[in-house]
Amino acid sequence: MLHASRLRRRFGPATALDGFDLTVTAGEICGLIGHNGAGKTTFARIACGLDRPDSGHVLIDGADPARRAARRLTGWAPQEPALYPTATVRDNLRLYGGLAGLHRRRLRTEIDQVTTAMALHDLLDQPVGRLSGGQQRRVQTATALLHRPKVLLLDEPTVGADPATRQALLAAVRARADDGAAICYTTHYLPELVDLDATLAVAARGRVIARGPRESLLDGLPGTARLRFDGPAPGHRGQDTLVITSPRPAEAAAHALTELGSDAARLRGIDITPPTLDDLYRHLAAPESTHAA
Ligand SMILES: Nc1ncnc2c1ncn2[C@@H]1O[C@H](COP(=O)(O)OP(=O)(O)OP(=O)(O)O)[C@@H](O)[C@H]1O
Repeated sequence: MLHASRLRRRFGPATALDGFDLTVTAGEICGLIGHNGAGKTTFARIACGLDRPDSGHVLIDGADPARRAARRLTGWAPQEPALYPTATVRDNLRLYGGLAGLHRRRLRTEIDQVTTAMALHDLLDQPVGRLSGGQQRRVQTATALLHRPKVLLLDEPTVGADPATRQALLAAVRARADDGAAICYTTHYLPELVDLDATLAVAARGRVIARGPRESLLDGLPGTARLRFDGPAPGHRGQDTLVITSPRPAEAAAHALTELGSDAARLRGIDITPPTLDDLYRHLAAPESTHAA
């Protein structure tokens, strides 16, 4: 559905894309992750026809993204909202829907459905400029979903969202994938990708350096168990917390407790933290690491 091959893009001396390959299939949510400046936004702009690569190509359902037919198949929610601040949420949605080819009853129906799914009903008559940053991003995501595109590119859509609206947004995105959309979802927050049941593509220095199911990329990475004690942690004079790093932190914590004897009675709390995206980036940056891309 979305296929990018050997994309290169330079801006003066800066190389934004340097052989960027990515394929996202219908029904898949691909979590596109990577440090700032890795090339994620440049890729998204090219994939939705707003910029051209110096070389390489993107196909949207087999078509060049710059062509009008492909543009109607694509929905993009950029990081910086591109909305009319003095117009209401409803008028912004009408405008984007009209540009995407929706009119009259179909436009009204889609606006109604997307505002329900994204918990935007109460904001419909408010000028966009008076909304919070998180609310504006939600409106921008709604504009991308409105015409039910086959390819969705969402750039950190949940930044600034409170927990309830974050869940509504993630559910709406998941529902679009279940309807067959190919979704490229940029975030710096791994739990969202777990909630979305996304696959992963890790970008670095303008290319995708690792690609595959979450489990296969995260398997074997260390998580952390923090055991907090009443008084000093066993073996630690000044600190009350024992930190254990292990690929199976819960099992490692259970094992440590059996070894502690009477000190175990002073245990006051345990926090288990699974591997984070930073752990994954560190692992991929390690010289000995091997991974499918
Ligand atoms: N219009 C531009 N002019 C000059 N340099 C640019 C332009 N757009 C992108 N770049 C450069 O290209 C590189 C990739 O930028 P890009 O915005 O694609 O990264 P990103 O992965 O989306 O980062 P972030 O996570 O911060 O959004 C960066 O070094 C950036 O400075």
